[in-house]
Amino acid sequence: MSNRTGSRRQEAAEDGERSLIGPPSGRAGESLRDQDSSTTPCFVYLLAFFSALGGFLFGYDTGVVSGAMLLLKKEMHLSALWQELLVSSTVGAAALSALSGGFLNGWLGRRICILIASFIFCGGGIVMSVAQSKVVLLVGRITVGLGIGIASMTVPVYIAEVSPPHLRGQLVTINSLFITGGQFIASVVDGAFSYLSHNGWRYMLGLSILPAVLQFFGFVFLPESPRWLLQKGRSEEARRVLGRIRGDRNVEEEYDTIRISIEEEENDTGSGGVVILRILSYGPTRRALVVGCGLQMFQQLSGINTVMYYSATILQMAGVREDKQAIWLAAATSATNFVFTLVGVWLVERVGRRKLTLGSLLGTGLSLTLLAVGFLLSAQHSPPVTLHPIDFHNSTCRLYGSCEPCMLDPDCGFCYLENDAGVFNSSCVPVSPASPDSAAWGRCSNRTEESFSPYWAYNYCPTSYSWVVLLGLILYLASFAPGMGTMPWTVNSEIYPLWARSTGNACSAGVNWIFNVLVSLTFLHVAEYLTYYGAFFLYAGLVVLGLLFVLCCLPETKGLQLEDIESLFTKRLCSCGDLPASDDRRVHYIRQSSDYRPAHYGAVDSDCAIAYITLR
Ligand SMILES: O[C@H]1[C@H](O)[C@@H](O)[C@H](O)[C@@H](O)[C@H]1O
Repeated sequence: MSNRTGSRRQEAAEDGERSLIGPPSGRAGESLRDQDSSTTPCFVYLLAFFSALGGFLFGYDTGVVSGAMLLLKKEMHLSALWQELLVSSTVGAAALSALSGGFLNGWLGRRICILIASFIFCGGGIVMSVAQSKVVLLVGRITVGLGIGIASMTVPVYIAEVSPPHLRGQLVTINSLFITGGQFIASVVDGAFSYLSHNGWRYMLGLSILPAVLQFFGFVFLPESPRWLLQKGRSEEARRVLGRIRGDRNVEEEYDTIRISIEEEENDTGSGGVVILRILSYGPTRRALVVGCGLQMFQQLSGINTVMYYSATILQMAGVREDKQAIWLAAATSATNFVFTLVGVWLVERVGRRKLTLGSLLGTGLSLTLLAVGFLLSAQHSPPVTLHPIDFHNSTCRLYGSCEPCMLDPDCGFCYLENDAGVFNSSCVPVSPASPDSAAWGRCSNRTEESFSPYWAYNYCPTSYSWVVLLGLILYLASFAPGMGTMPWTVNSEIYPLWARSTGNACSAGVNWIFNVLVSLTFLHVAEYLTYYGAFFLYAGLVVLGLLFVLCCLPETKGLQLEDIESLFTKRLCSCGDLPASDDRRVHYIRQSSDYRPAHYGAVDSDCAIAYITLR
């Protein structure tokens, strides 16, 4: 970095400090935080709302398919393979488009990418709602997957870049709130249209067009991120946008900080070459990438999507036998996820990212252990098979002596009667090749709603320990949603310097989607080999690894300006947790070559130097 640039950055920081301390005759006792909050223009909230519609569509399109599938498989006679394809193709397409979204983001800008994503969401929604064949439906599902991938990596970046530092965490976390909100609304829509057995799925899948159109027209009028504009040399436009989103307050200081930081970045890391290689060959960005991808990986390895997906079965274990009732109770599960995400929005600027993530992982690990114990108790007290009908096809089902091994075999289900004393007249029989909703033959092959007709349990066993599992499920969502559900997206939007932000977010979002597919595709196989309690103990173990990772590697980014966050990654990877949390403080860094020198404070810790002004 040249001396000139250094002194300019120093001047900007000094100005910043003066403005942070406030005029001597200023309103005594009023902190900068309060001043900031009172002058935050509504426009920033409007930007956050319209961008977070991308999160809503992400949640809606991933969530709605489970209810739509119940109707679709009957109407289109879908085989298990086709059902799997229609669910997983979206997530697979999201992984691919998130990875390539980094390039689009850097090239076309955040705004155009959000416009492209909402256009794709509209297109996908239309294709799905008019589809006459399963192939067209698959094309629609892949299309919305492409939209989800781009939205999932662009929206948090855009919100982070337009937000003032004191609100950034909260506003980016609103995107996660919209994701879980989308999943919740999807489950309500699923419930409402499940009564419409003919074509109900068209409404379920097609309703996503409405928020997509709203977002598209909103973004036609909304501005580009000022940081991206400055990076592209469109400085006048950038200054204008910054003025607009800061409510025409004096934005010179912020403008200078961003501009100087871009100049420094270009001097330090050059501006040519493949961005991912530059990220990997430059220490601070390489470490940030490891932290960002690690967080996203552990989010998915915590098993959120299996727990959500499996919630209907957990509820069936708990005694909910009716399909319709199970659909509504699954809506209650996503409502729980949504409500606790709101807790995350409330906590993120109060306790900070690091503590929130650590607390969340701890709770997630404990509740996964409780879930596993619930499944273990259910397995140990699994009802015996008491009837052994003649099996002319010699299936493996006739070999099992109790429900547990029977339900772990994907080809078999448990057929039983139940009264107050418990399960009786039970058998293990092959599942129908047409649908897992009934047996291939025998008492459970043509079930009626009559009270004496037997129950058919596929994938679960009736148990009196279901309350332990249910409690585990609720505690799991309450702990996961505020921290692990939200922070991986929030932290990734802030830890990369501008030149690496699009690519860094593309990689970490790609990792999220890849692990999403991996965990959901392997769950039933893992359960088959390790049993359900084994699978949940495994997830709990992975959460412990995640906890160690976060404890060692995740620094606190709360309250810092985006341009200052890179400095937290100058030290070796697993020392970032040593940094003091910046509760109620503002930090300024003066970069000196690749070190960071705190403004006005003579001594420099050559690595993660930090200086702050106490505001309270
Ligand atoms: O942050 C979100 C959220 O927690 C969702 O509930 C989950 O389905 C997604 O996979 C995750 O990325």
